[in-house]
Amino acid sequence: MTADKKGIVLLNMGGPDRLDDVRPFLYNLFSDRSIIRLGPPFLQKVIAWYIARKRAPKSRKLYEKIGGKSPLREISEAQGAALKKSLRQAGDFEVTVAMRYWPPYASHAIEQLKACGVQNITLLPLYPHFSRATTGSSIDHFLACLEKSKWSVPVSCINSWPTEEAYVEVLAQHILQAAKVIGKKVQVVYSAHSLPVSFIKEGDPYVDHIKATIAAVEKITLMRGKLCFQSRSGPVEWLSPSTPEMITTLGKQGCRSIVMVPISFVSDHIETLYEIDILYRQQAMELGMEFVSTRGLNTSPLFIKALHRLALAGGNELTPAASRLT
Ligand SMILES: C=CC1=C(C)c2cc3[nH]c(cc4nc(cc5[nH]c(cc1n2)c(C)c5CCC(=O)O)C(CCC(=O)O)=C4C)c(C)c3C=C
Ligand SMILES: [Fe+2]
Ligand SMILES: [Fe+2]
Repeated sequence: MTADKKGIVLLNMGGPDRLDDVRPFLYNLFSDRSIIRLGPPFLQKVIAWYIARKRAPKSRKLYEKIGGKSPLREISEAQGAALKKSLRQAGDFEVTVAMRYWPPYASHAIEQLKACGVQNITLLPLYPHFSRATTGSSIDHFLACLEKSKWSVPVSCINSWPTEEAYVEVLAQHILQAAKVIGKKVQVVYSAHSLPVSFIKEGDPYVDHIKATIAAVEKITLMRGKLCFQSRSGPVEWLSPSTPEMITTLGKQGCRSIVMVPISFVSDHIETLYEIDILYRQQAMELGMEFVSTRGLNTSPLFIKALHRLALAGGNELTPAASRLT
């Protein structure tokens, strides 16, 4: 009898690998009703096509500023490789990545895991905080691809992990290191990705999960931070205050130095590399504030330890209503 071979799938959003991918990537994103509802279902793809065409030139310019592509694939695959290495002593694991809106897609991960004979699969979202827009959508997409493949294999999912010990510890370490760089009184600002308020009203636990992470981090740092929300992108009511509003308010209150923590992202990508490191830094500096941002967790050993612990703990068995689980 051979021991079980387990498959771990890291779920993430994906991003363009080159500038010409920007428009089709946006089309895939706007076609997904879990992230944005554009009119009645039968019009979603048509409206998505128009919005992608309209937004692509602006998005292209932003991707140009961060090197002409998203680093998300590279970083997620490096996280997968580091996790696989760290799991070597713990059992027989295969680790792969499945992106929601750009390759490598779930169908690729499924083929790979089937070919190496895994007997069960655990989905591990690279989103600590559950939202139907991110984890929910990725789970639904994975299950749909699995059904299409006709492979019958047990699948479980770690739906959220906002207070995972090593994750909280690495965030706290990064904040304390950044505060040390400034060396005097600093204001910690947690910048989370925004969501339409309607998501929260419909029961999305995203904000509660973010607050749970912050509370756990603050038990270590002993520094009280402020929470705000970045990257609004449509004419609906979004979570507030926005990150630019928060920076303006802090400036008016005489705050002189900010440590900005990208709290809902574990990897560097356009929203940390452009919005935080270029746009918000410039805004804070124009208001006379010192500005330090914490690094993406990427492949830092303590973050890989968090993924390792999550992979070993396993998840809940998935049902078709998976995206409503938290
Ligand atoms: C349509 C509205 C959007 C919602 C809601 C949303 C939520 C959300 N997104 C992330 C993380 C990522 N978003 C990324 C790209 C991206 N997201 C949107 C729109 C929504 N996101 C757009 C239009 C784009 C494309 C970039 C742009 O044109 O601005 C990415 C990938 C970034 C990359 O480097 O390629 C990530 C990751 C979270 C965590 C979240 C809500 C919880
Ligand atoms: Fe997004
Ligand atoms: Fe965004």
